[in-house]
Amino acid sequence: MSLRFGGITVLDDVSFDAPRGGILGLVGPNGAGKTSLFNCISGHYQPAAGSILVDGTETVRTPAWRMARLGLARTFQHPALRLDATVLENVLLGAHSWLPGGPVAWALRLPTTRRHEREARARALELVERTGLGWAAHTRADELSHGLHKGVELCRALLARPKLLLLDEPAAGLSHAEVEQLIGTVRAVRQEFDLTVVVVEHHMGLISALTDRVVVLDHGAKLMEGTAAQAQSDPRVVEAYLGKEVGAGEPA
Ligand SMILES: Nc1ncnc2c1ncn2[C@@H]1O[C@H](COP(=O)(O)OP(=O)(O)OP(=O)(O)O)[C@@H](O)[C@H]1O
Repeated sequence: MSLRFGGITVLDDVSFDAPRGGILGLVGPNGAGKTSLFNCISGHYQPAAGSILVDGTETVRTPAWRMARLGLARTFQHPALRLDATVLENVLLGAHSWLPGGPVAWALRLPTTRRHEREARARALELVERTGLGWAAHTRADELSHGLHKGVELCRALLARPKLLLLDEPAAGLSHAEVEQLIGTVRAVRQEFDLTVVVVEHHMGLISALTDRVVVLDHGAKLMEGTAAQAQSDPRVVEAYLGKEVGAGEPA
């Protein structure tokens, strides 16, 4: 799959497979094209060429809202929450891909609509409880830390009942303890909801702890694929990182 903006090639014939039920890491220096790749999978960007299959279905040119109905959910590098809404209200936004009815049914608050809303609310509360956010369910998002925003976003993505979950830098800005908790949560929900997970992350501790395999991107091309340990000792990967400014993008 390739992606171009104007004359610039952002992704150059990148190809990989995320095995069902596995956790795949997507790593690479800043600007390598990781988020752009996520945007292609989630329907936010249109690749210039190539194919993306989700559960056997070709999804290139499928808009983002339809991707949600096909079982894809994602989190973003910078959580996009309604800051004036509570944690629970933010998480409930994730139910829109599967709540039946439309604006008219919701406005009329028909009995079936109310039943589905109650079900969504119960599931949302369950998710915030099991990710350690139960105490903040009715707190406004703007009263919470960045780390907690990330947790809210994860709950929102899980409420969409995904089969494929894309996590874009879930550990960015988290404390050590929060990263440890995140690792435990992702492992548990992957198992419980039978998810396939693809995670973009610079935090190599998280990548090593969670992933079965990693794909390394550099300058929009696939540099290598293997285990996290193989990636960290691969001279091409070391060189790709060392060629950049030393910082968060450097492998640990
Ligand atoms: N909408 C866009 N228009 C033009 N160029 C874009 C667009 N989106 C991404 N790019 C370019 O694509 C390249 C890859 O960016 P991308 O954000 O995908 O990298 P990344 O690997 O996710 O980096 P980081 O680790 O810093 O988040 C960059 O050069 C970026 O400027």
